[in-house]
Amino acid sequence: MFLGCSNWKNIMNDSKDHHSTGSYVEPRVPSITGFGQRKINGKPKKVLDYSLEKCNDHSGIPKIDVCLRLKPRINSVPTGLDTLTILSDNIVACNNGNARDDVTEYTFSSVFGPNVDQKKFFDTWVYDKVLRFLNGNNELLFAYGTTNAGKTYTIHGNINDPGMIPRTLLLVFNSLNKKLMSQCKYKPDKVIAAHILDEKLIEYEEDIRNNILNNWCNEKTQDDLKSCMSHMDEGQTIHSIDQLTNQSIIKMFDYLKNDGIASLDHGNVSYTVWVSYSEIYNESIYDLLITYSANQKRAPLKLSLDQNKNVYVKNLTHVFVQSAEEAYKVMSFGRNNLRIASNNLNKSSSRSHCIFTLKLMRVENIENPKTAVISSISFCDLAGSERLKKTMNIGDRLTESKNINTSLLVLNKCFSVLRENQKRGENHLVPYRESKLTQMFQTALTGNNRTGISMAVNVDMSPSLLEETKQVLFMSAIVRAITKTKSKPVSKPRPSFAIWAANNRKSIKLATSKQSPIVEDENSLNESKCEHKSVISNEDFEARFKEKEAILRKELLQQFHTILNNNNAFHNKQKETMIKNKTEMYENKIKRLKAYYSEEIKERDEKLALHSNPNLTNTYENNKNKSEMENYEFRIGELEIQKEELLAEINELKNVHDLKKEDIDVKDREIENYKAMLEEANTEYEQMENVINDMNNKFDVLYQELEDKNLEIERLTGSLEAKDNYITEMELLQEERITEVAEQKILKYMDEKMETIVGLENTIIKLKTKNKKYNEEKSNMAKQYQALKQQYLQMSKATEESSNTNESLLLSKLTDKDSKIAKLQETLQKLENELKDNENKVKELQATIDNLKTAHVRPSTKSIGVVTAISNIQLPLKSTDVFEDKENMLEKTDHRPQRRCRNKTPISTIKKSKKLKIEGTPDSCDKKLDEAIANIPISTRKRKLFDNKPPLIDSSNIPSDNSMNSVLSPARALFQVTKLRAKQ
Ligand SMILES: Nc1ncnc2c1ncn2[C@@H]1O[C@H](COP(=O)(O)OP(=O)(O)OP(=O)(O)O)[C@@H](O)[C@H]1O
Repeated sequence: MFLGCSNWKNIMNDSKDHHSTGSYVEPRVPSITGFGQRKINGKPKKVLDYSLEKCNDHSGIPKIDVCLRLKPRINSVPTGLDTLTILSDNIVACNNGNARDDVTEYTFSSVFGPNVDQKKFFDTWVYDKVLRFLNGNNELLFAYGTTNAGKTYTIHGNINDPGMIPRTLLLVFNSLNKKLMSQCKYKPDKVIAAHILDEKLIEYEEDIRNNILNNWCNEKTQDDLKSCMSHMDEGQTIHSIDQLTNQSIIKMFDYLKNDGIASLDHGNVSYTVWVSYSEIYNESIYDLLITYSANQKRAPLKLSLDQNKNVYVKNLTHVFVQSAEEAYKVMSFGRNNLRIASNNLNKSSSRSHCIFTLKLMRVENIENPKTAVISSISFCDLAGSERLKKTMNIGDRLTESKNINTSLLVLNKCFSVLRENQKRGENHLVPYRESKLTQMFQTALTGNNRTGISMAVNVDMSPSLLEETKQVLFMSAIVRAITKTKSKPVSKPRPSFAIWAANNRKSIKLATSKQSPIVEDENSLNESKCEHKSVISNEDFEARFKEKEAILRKELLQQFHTILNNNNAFHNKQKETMIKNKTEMYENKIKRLKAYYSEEIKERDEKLALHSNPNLTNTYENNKNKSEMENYEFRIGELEIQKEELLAEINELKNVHDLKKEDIDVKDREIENYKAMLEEANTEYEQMENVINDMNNKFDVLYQELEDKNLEIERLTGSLEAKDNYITEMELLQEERITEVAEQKILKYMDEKMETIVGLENTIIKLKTKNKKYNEEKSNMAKQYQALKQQYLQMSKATEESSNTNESLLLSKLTDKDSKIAKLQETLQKLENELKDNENKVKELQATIDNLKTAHVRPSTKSIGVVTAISNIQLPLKSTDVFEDKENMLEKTDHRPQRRCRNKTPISTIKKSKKLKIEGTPDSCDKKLDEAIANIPISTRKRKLFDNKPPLIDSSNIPSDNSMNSVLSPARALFQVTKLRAKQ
């Protein structure tokens, strides 16, 4: 892979001279102007650019690091039949099979024999590359070879004999040690970009990490593993991770722990490490760190370009790891999702190219980070090239085989063209885009982003695989021959965090997409800046995105159309002109030659005729003719030569013509291809249009439904309002009815009360009459008493005068008189008491009447509130039940929704006013009564009744003595007034 902003140094430079291999708006520009391996005008471009690479052969020119690793014979075959012989530590001889001395020698940067173990291989070939990665450079390591040659073994190894990846992980984490950040605050993105994560994103990343670390060992597949293991030969590479346990991983790293540690000059820096794992299966890229259920289709990922035209995999999951164990577990999690199958040659053969990448982000000055460096190391386990008749694949396996072979073929082609370009100083188009594999590694292969490329070529020495082995070696030789040109060191400031933060900070979108929290391209990055200002809903964003996509597609199509038409027209015109010109030219040339030679031949014939004529035999003449003849013969010889030369030239021209014709044919084919592409694009466009139309139709239907629903809501709102009005009317009506009933009951009550009052008044009159009588009786008695007293005095005087005369008679008379006086006094006392009682009764009755008058003088019988208020005055009312009924009624209706009482005093207020307690003096009672009346809601119509009420009769003007029979009594007056008002 070609990742990391460590290469900021030549990003700027490279982006300038990097020919436009295309954005998605002009996706195939190079192909349009140059199909196949067409030569591109201009200076030959540098091919691989990696200045730090050491020169690894004696020529002094750095080359791609290609090593050969030989797989040991598992089923021992006699040594004499080995296809390869190691000649030195970097040269092997391949036995071509037909004769013992027919061998081809191949040179590699190093050759590892069958006895070289994983540790030695790592220390010799991988260690330096990991160091370079730790120092901020990018590394890409391929494992290449035929199927079953040991590629997976070299990259992964097994738990007892770990390969490149576990050893690299250990070396990396051992070396970074305490400089690792505990939190994933900084995340690399695309190729050179980075994010500063906010709290939510950190949490999100932690979730992904924890999910993987909790599920890296899938128990469910243990059975599959057992069945897989039972099919495996002893010593086969373990592809499935299911036999791994936490324990075994710890044991493995424990076993490796002393293997190596790099001393780095850290300074004030901190590191975060991120891993990703993807595979290219059947020409589609898949994220291995996302699991899908058995019946779920995996979503392929797309390749995209960053602002510097570096290729990266869009939306690929990167997981933050803090230890070698964690990284290994994440990788193991991914390996569960790998496509592995068994074929005739390998029981667990990789069916895809898989790429495991470790990204290191070095942040300087962590307290106030301004700059950072991103480097990456990628391990690409290529699927093995396969001979179909040997693997005996059918069905899906056959398709996989074809795809694997095609992509490897394209890889070979790319290396070949690169080599040819270097060798001849030419600039033929490298067909990176013909397969996903080469397209993915295009940046590294073109030398952009300064990625160190290394290839471990794995070979199985079985004689049965001789042909495949020869091909692999041939290809390796080409790769190895590719040299890397030196690039000028550029000193440019590193991109600062401030800029990155501004460009890359992104608000979280967890609700919509769990898998892609990172900004995908520059446009969306810019859009993400706006997100802080205005929140765009997902739907809006999608709609806008689709709209833009449609517009872009349209533009693209039009551009394609125009370019194709122009190209077509241009080529046709060029072809016609060329053919015409060439034909004319050759025809003229042939004509001229014909004329010239016929002339020459004619002359020669004439001269020959003269020479052979005997009549003209004269010595001088003969001699002259002879010399002329010789001249002619010489001339003829010359002409013959010229003729041959001309014929050769004609032939050459014909060849050129043929070549041009071929060229034109190629162009024709190219045009045909573009036409096919255009048709494809058109079909795609039509399909998109159909999809859009479908979406539009669906939208229309939904819109219509929405309209209908709105209408329905409006209708329902209308009917709800009508019902509301109806309820209000009903409430008013009910109130009116209640009032009427109350009025009637009050009138009845008033009648009854009037009767009671009249009765009381009659009683008072009677009592007063009785009192009068008593008074009269009292005065009579007083008179009698006075008379008796007088008699008594006279009698006592007489007794003194006539002492002893009739003394006893007189004494008895006196005693009689005394008892009569005592009786009279007693009667008098009784009468006085009775009189007092009567007077008290009269007073009480008068007070009751006064109270009744005060209460009944109020014309408020129209209102329930007043009625209730009256009911609360301490009156001996037998009609209280009426009010109680009313209260109950009100309480029953109180459950009505509050909104129906809008603009009115709520019923509860009425209830409160109903419970108003009127106590105290008549005046204070009056006041309270007035307040109660004022608070009572009454309809306008009813209020008018109060407003137009007749003036109150002043009760002080009503006579209160016995003359009330002749004048209108206050109770009667009150009764009449009340009736009058009720009528009004
Ligand atoms: N150097 C080695 N030492 C011991 N065993 C090896 C070595 N190389 C390969 N093997 C064994 O050979 C078998 C096939 O190897 P491996 O699966 O790595 O092949 P491959 O090239 O990855 O195949 P494919 O392309 O089909 O996936 C495995 O069982 C592995 O253990």
